[in-house]
Amino acid sequence: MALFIVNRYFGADPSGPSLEPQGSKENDIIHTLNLKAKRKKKEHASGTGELTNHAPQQQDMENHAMEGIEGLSSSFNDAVSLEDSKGAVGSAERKLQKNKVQKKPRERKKLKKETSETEGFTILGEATAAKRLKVARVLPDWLAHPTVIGEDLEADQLIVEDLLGLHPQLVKRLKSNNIHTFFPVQRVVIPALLASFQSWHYPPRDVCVSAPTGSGKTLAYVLPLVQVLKTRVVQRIQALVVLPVQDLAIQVYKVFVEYTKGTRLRTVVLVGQHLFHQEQKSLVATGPRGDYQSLADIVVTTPGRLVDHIENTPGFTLKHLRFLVIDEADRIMNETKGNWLERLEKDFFVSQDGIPIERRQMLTVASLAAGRRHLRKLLFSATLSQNPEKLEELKLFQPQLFTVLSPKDTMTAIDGESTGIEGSFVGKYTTPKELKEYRLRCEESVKPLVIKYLLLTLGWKSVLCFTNTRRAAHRLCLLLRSLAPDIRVGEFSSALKKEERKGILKLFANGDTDVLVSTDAMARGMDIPDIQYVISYDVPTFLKTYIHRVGRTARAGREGTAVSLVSPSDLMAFQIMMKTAGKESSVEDMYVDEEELQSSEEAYHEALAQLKNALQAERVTEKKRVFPVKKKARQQIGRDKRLKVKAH
Ligand SMILES: Nc1ncnc2c1ncn2[C@@H]1O[C@H](COP(=O)(O)OP(=O)(O)OP(=O)(O)O)[C@@H](O)[C@H]1O
Repeated sequence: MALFIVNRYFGADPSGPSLEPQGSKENDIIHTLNLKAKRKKKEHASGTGELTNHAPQQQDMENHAMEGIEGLSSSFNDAVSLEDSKGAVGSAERKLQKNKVQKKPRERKKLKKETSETEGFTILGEATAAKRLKVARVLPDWLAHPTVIGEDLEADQLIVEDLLGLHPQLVKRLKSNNIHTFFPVQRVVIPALLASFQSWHYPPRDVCVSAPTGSGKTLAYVLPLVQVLKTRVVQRIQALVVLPVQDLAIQVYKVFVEYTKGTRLRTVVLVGQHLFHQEQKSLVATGPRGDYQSLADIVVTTPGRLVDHIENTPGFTLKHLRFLVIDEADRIMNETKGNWLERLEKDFFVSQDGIPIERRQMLTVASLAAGRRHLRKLLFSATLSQNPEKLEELKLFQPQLFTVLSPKDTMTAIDGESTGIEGSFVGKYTTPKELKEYRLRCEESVKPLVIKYLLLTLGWKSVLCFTNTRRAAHRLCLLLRSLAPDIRVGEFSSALKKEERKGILKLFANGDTDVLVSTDAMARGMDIPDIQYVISYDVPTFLKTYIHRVGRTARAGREGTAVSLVSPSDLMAFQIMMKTAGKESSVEDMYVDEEELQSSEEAYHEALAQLKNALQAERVTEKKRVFPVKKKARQQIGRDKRLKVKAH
């Protein structure tokens, strides 16, 4: 302990003896300097000094010297300045002083390191110059030992009839939707889920699936769920599918509707598409004796809307839930709306009489006893988090991972041993192999002209163009309409109303829009099969966003092209992003004809002037709309307050 204290003291005060083993020599020097300083002061006072021009500065320095030696560094600094200015210090001293003063911080670090090393231990919290060793990444066993899914959508095709255990009715429906073979993720995950549904005596493991964008993850959970629930007797909510945004939830709802055709299963979507009370009516019916009857087997929803219904819909209960699907799981993990998962589990872990029951934390003999509940979680994403702490928040039960591997690194298990699996858990950054990626370097100011060039000169159609903000999307949309009136430009962002967004998506999907300028509201999960080009007008802030953006094209085995417009200020960030994703060599440079851009310069200036007028006109209309909007908001708040009457 004493040693520790002594070391800390010396570390903080560089004048300590441990830092300067030849302390007596230094003291001599300090003493000499003090004497010299005194002498000079005297000389100065008697008017014999040579440095009359520097008198104030010198006086100041001398005063420092006279105050005594507070610490080596400060007095040495002062002394050197003083002596340098006079040229009166002996060369040996000066050399020593220089050694002491120059590169002071670095030297101090070095000294500390030496001290620590000689003492044989490192003082906690003390900076050292030692190069830190990179700690090898180790993963928990289940992340390190995944079931591997193939990357190539066309290799080893499995025709739908050949998938063991799949109900003929579902096979028929697949075929009627023009699906004749299964993609790798479906080939692996569907049979695994179907098999696990058979084992009633053992609580089945939770499942995490990480596969590239457009690889068919939705059907990988829709088909097994429909198959296992279609024989149900009583109608209750048994499957809940949670997605981050409304449009995505509606898309998945449509897939469920398609594959539950011909069964007694009913799917309900809760996303605020309809008024709240309409959604309530579609969920629960009230019997003649006031009892509640569920009208849904499968519910597709977003976290916020789910919490609203748990709290405000009489008779809405999740206590019969068997499956919780979390699609775009990494995004949902960041979703804190109303602490949705906690709220859901509170509703799930209750007895028939509404009394909270203990939830299973670990598998024990007692936990297998009848009466305990098990909520099976199925997680899907193209960029699933590898962060075990994040995953831990979802309280997974003996999870099993299915993932595509990229042949770059070797995985290491938590015990530090190689798993024998060559490749890394790419949860993160895989893109479809049919995707071509380009980087187009240009100034920020010419980006609209570049877009015009790509659309008119190169004739690109079915283009999705991403901006980082709603404002930028709106402005770019208006600008392109003025700049190139022949191009059909659409705008998509959360600033638009639901109905408007629906119409815009429909036009785009039907090929009636050439370029859809969008925020990242479209980046995740949205499935519009014919998108051929994705342009990142603004470089995205996060790599995950980049992966999801470019994944809107090259889906389901189709070809696709993604271009990022990179301005000089974004170049570094973009390079780092590509490096992290291991895409440095696969992203090629694309060039535009500069003369062609220059020829549009005049039209560009005109378009900018028109944009200014259009925005001004919008501002005026906005102001006019302010009062009604406020009134509407007040009415809505009043309605919401009335809704907050929970009946059960
Ligand atoms: N076996 C198949 N054969 C042909 N097309 C398929 C098959 N499975 C799915 N698809 C189609 O592939 C497209 C992409 O599927 P899906 O939306 O499920 O991908 P995803 O993996 O969820 O992508 P994302 O990560 O971007 O959400 C859809 O249009 C779907 O109909």
